[in-house]
Amino acid sequence: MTEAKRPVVLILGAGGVGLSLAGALAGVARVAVACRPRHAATVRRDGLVMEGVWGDRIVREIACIAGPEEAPSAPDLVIITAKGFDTRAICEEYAAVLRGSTVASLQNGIGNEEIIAEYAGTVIGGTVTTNFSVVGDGHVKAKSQSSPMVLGLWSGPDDESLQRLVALIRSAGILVEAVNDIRSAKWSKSLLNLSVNPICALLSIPVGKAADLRLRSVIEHIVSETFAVMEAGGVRTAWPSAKDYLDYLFSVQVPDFATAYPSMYYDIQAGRKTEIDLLNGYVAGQGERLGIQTPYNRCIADLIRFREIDGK
Ligand SMILES: NC(=O)C1=CN([C@@H]2O[C@H](COP(=O)(O)OP(=O)(O)OC[C@H]3O[C@@H](n4cnc5c(N)ncnc54)[C@H](OP(=O)(O)O)[C@@H]3O)[C@@H](O)[C@H]2O)C=CC1
Ligand SMILES: CC(C)(CO)C(=O)C(=O)O
Repeated sequence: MTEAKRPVVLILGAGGVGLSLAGALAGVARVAVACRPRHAATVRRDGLVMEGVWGDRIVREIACIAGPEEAPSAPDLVIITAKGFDTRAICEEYAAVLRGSTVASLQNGIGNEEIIAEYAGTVIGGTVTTNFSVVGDGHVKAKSQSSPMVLGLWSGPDDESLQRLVALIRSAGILVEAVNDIRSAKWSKSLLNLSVNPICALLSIPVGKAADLRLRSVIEHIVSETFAVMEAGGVRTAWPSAKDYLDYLFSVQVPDFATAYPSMYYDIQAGRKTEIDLLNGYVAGQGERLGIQTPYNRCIADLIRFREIDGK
């Protein structure tokens, strides 16, 4: 494909996921990525260093932008890869670019797409079940992957945009599938994050340690409460019961990410805010609304909130 015919993709939020995606898409699209200065300076000077299951290479064809005034005026696609607590702020900042555009979210947790839909024309929800970390400025690693990226139309008139995005991601060599029920897929992915992210962040352990028998009962309660909330809210996932999901978690997902640390671990280590309000905090809030007891999710959310503010 000639340079001029390549789609223009704008990625908002350049950490582990955003930079990895930018590097992967740079071979098939013209990619601009909203970067913090530390990454932008290094990527402009040395290129982006990628390592791991999405390939080992140095990518130079990425335009790092510092704000909306430097953004492409009519991108074919916008992909949001900022943390969920930054979704509204980044949508406000780039509101003029998002208006009328197709905007995808590859973020974890529940609630991002609802916010993005207030700003964008068409919204595509997504999940990515790959472990990414920032090794250093302009340097990312994709350590392991458990299942393909999942994308589905969340809202809006442009239903062809989903097929275009899936084709683009696939052409970059990333495993991806389209689903009809993206709301269900977001909850399916959240089950993994609810189960391992806060426990690994609180105890400073990799995902594999979550299989320890002393932690299993806590995870079992988190998942059982979440299934009760999902059932009351009419949400179905690929797993008919909490037990079915727990079997999958401990036989497939935990082994796949055994030596990886989840994104919330890095947030706590860096003294940053976390996405707990979109995960266990969200389940506890829904439980309260629906009259369902969720003491384990509430307790885990409170412990993480303590570490976010007072834990350092
Ligand atoms: N890491 C992983 O393995 C996985 C993560 N996810 C999900 O993907 C999303 C992104 O995660 P991850 O990449 O780890 O997060 P990171 O924190 O590594 O990256 C997000 C980046 O966005 C930047 N950012 C926030 N607001 C702005 C803004 N207004 N302008 C420019 N940059 C901005 C942040 O900068 P700053 O920190 O300075 O604010 C940060 O560098 C999350 O929802 C996460 O849960 C999903 C699957 C796997
Ligand atoms: C899949 C997993 C656990 C990979 O790290 C993730 O989504 C995260 O870290 O937030």
